Amino acid sequence: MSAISSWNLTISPDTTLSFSWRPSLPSRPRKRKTLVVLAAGLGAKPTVLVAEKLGDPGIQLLKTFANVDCSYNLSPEELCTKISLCDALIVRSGTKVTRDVFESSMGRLKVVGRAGVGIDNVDLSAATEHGCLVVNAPTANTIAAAEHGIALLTAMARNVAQADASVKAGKWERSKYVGVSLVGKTLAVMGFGKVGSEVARRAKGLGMDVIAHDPYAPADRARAIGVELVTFEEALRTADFISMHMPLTPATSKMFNDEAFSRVKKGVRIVNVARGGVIDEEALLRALDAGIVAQAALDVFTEEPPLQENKLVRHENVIATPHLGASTTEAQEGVALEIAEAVVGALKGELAATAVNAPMVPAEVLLELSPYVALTEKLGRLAVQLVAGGSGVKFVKVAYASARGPDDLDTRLLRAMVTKGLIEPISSVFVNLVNADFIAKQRGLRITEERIVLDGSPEKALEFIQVRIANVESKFASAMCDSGEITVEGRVKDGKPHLTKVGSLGVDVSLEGSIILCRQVDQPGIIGKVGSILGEENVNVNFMSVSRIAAGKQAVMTIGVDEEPSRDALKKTGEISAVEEFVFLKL
Ligand SMILES: NC(=O)c1ccc[n+]([C@@H]2O[C@H](COP(=O)([O-])OP(=O)(O)OC[C@H]3O[C@@H](n4cnc5c(N)ncnc54)[C@H](O)[C@@H]3O)[C@@H](O)[C@H]2O)c1
Ligand SMILES: O=C(O)[C@H](O)COP(=O)(O)O
Repeated sequence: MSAISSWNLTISPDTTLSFSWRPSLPSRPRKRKTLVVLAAGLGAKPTVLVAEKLGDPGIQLLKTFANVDCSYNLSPEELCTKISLCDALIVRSGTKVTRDVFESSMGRLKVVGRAGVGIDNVDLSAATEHGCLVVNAPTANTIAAAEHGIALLTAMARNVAQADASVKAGKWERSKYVGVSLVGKTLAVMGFGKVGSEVARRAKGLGMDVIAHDPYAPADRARAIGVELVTFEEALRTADFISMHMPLTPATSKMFNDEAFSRVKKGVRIVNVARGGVIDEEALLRALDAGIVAQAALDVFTEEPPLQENKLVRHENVIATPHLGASTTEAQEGVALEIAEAVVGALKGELAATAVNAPMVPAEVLLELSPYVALTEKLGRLAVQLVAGGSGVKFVKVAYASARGPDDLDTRLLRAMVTKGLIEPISSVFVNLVNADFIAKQRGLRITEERIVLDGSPEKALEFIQVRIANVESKFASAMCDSGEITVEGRVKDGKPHLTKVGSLGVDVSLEGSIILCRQVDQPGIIGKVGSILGEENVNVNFMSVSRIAAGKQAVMTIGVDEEPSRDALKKTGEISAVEEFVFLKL
């Protein structure tokens, strides 16, 4: 798991531009600014609702950081009522996390943790729209599921469940329960992911010929364990056994339907430890009745638990378990820890490695991009505040100047932060990495990204970043560059974000506190006048730069201030006779 850590924005004594002044005021304690992508309300302990039984190690870990409310078997209404008091929710497959849940949370719910793999019980679109991160625990139950798949495969082939019931009923039916052998038979693994490949490995150990169908799996991974990747058609046509291991998605829903069963080898045997919905259960029943499918072993069902009168469950050639794939002591401890870590991390503002609805940014990339994350958000904030009232922001360009190749720079995080910067100052919407693209789209904001390819060493991720807003007027005319766009540019210096260009003018101001941009007639004494107006109000100037447009004619002064000056102070600044235009921008 990786963290966007807290950092202090300190004043840099960098003086590279035309004139740069760092006031020698006594230093004050600086506020520690934390970039919290998803963090819950700071200060108060967050509340985590655990809605289904979770292993004790996970509960203990959660308790070190949060108030933990373990409330099982909640009705949908009870869940919706409780959720508005919770920052995180942890579920397994038995709880439907619907749009109603996100709406009822009224913005408080920041993370949904799925203690397992399948997230088909969570409305991901609704989560994303509400800026709620969904994390899962994708690895800890893989082996358990694979072992259960093999258990079902062998039990089915040898009629273990039926024979057991028969013996317990006082019978001794040896000829009725003659089974089939696995060795030399072809097993088609549908979905060659974590569980599928472990099933394949184990089936090879049983002497089976294993093929797999997975449109997204790399052939070399399959080859490495002696499995051939085949088409859906070929899998159906050649398999003696078919084992399901794909996720339930719109594309896999009822993938096994009448049509598919019409193309299988007669007498095929089917195992499903993936999701009930990947099989059309009525079609399977028809195929069983017709002898097309000889047997089925099912751990998962479209509706769980299935109705008592479910004909499939009661079919004599079907064995069924109550969604036990992940249910081993070891897997449940592992899953509980995996999900508790992910949820706590997300509540702390870290980016989870197992995020389902947000880009996963590897730790090293995150570490490298952290200063640019702050920079891009601030550039977005500055750019949007430079737009004159009445001109709607629609077209935004973000240009990344780097010596790196395009594939060497993951900009999703930066784009999200620009979006956050652009939208939050002008709305009440909370933007984060999860919902940034969605919210931008919803507001008709078109953010395009460009690369400025630089010569030089690719060691540094980025040289500078530009944010440009087209088709708008600016309340600070000097912020418009020659192309007619509001333009702000920044770079990271000594690990700190700096504003280095406004419009076509080079400036240099550390991006902390807030900023006053001021264009004035270039003459002596202006800096002093502005400085004393701010000083009278006890407003601390943390950085200042002056760039001349033309000597003796015009200059632009960029002043970084720690406190927000009063209206009166801003008015007085504007009234200095040499000042032609000025604007106060909050960071
Ligand atoms: N019964 C249980 O208790 C239990 C336990 C763990 C996992 N599961 C389920 O098992 C399934 C697999 O889990 P996993 O951890 O291996 O997931 P995974 O993401 O590692 O693997 C899924 C694989 O399915 C492939 N896939 C996607 N669409 C496909 C399609 N149309 N046809 C064929 N393959 C396709 C993907 O490319 C991927 O390789 C999931 O449905 C999960 O919910 C069930
Ligand atoms: O997707 C999964 O991880 C499995 O289906 C396990 O589900 P469970 O947590 O409800 O046992």
